[in-house]
Amino acid sequence: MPAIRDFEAAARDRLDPAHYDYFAGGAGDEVTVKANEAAFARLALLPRVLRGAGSPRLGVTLLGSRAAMPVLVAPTAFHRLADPEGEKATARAAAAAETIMIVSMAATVAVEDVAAAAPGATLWFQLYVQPDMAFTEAVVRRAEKAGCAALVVTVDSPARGRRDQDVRNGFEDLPEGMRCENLHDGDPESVRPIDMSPAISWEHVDLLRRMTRLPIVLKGVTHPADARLALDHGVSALYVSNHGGRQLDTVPATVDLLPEIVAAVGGAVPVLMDGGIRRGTDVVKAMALGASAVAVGRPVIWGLAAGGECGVARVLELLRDEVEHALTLCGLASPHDLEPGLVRRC
Ligand SMILES: Cc1cc2nc3c(=O)[nH]c(=O)nc-3n(C[C@H](O)[C@H](O)[C@H](O)COP(=O)(O)O)c2cc1C
Ligand SMILES: CCCCCCC(=O)C(=O)O
Repeated sequence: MPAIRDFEAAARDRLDPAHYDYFAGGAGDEVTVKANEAAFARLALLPRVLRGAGSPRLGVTLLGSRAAMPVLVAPTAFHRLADPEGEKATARAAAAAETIMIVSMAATVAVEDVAAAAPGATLWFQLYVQPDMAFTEAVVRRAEKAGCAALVVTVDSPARGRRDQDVRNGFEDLPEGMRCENLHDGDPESVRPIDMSPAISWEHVDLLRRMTRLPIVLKGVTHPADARLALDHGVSALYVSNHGGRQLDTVPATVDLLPEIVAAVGGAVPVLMDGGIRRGTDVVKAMALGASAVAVGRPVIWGLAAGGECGVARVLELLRDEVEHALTLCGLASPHDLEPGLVRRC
């Protein structure tokens, strides 16, 4: 299959329709879901010529973690709905691509088992802070012990997004035999439901900083004022995301928000982003506008549903090849050479 669109079509054919809708869908009228992709189409690339750049090198280092390409696996829940091996298959494919997988707190395989299935994989752990901080700490300790190299704290979810299609489909819970395996304190008998709480505040970020030595990445920042506050609270990186349009509908496309956040951060910490990346040219546009790297959510799920570990590996390989090709055609030796002058709004 030559493009991520083909994987989406194959995934749609294979998945239970309610599960496809859960993966594909977003909040409200899905204005933001559509905006994320449409915004990339409105950006044009203006290549340079005769630069003698040679073949591009794609590697990046983020918070001490090395990745062979600037495309990470975003945290997404419930991989066993897409493939029986679930997050284990995704982790093996990420390891083969030598990129970073951010394991969701709502994974259907325990983080310890994900790590064991993919020795050598670079894993980061995504956390929804739970109001019970003792429980939150127990989960953080599990992630540390499993070898995760950073903590990605999702802050765009003080409540769960309203997803009409899930309501129409009656999709409320995982099927029998599947559960969120990271939602216990070390005793697998004690799995809890995720508590998305509007009480979570900057104080919790401070508590987390004192709790762990892992670098903290704040995921779901969209307002420049929050980007500045995040720096005051000592986070190690920002991750611009509107949760793939699944939380607050009508938030702008992330690639349109990126320049303001990058300006607010002023180079103090790396800025990651996700939302609507489907092509290598999208990666190049986001990095030209200041992203240190990007992440992909649904494309990985489409690969997993279409072909298990091999499907994810192919999706990541496609993106890698497309980024390399786009950089070559832009006359650049590395993603580090990208700059805003290569992008025009049309
Ligand atoms: C099915 C699905 C499940 C997700 N689960 C999580 C999650 O558990 N934690 C989280 O922080 N973000 C979650 N996200 C959001 C992704 O991390 C990411 O922000 C989003 O998918 C990026 O947009 P894209 O799908 O267009 O690449 C999920 C997204 C999808 C599509
Ligand atoms: C009941 C578990 C909720 C998991 C949330 C996963 C998620 O973030 C998503 O967008 O879906």
